[in-house]
Amino acid sequence: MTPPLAVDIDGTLTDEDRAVHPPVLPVLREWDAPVVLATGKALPYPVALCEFAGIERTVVAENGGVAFVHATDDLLFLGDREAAQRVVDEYVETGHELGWGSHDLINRWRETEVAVSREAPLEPLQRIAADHGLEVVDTGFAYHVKSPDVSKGRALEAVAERLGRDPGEFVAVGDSINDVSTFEVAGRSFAVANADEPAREAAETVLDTAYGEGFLEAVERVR
Ligand SMILES: O=C(O)COP(=O)(O)O
Ligand SMILES: [Mg+2]
Repeated sequence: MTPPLAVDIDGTLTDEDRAVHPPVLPVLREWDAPVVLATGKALPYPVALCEFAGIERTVVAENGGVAFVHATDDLLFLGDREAAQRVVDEYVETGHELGWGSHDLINRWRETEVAVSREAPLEPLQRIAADHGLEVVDTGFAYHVKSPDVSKGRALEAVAERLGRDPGEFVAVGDSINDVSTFEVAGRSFAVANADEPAREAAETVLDTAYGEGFLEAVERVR
């Protein structure tokens, strides 16, 4: 039987230049079991990707802070932005910038965490986050200020329950530290070849191929 998928977006369904790897689209569309896109990005991004890929909008966004389940029409909030906002306000007050320019489209639709550019200094952000009981996760694409209780894996458990599935039925594919929690709850886990060290260590299998081609390799292995 075809297993349900929990798939990261950036670095896993994309190419090196961050554009979606076109051959993944028909694979997602024709997959004969639930597909959950699980990303660090704000909710509109995976929702739009589902729309344009022609699949059900079942997604985990903001590293598990928000989730939507198409089949049950459930919108879940598993994190809360206020604490993360206090951290970045203090970061800005002490002279730093989030680094997204004058129109911050990265955080505009973010509801439970705040993202900071990787060009901004990390150490003061980590220090302020720790003072507020939060953490900073470096996905390789951005620094995410979030609650340590929020994760893609925990959100996947909530989504799986609503889909009437066990999280252990899922096959997870990802590329970075924010996918480790997904790997821990899924039954099988694959890190694409471009994955960072924490993802490689947590995954059951490290794939031979990178980026979107790595995702295609993973689905070939479980089909
Ligand atoms: O937004 C990020 O920093 C990473 O996004 P991803 O979880 O889809 O890889
Ligand atoms: Mg990723």
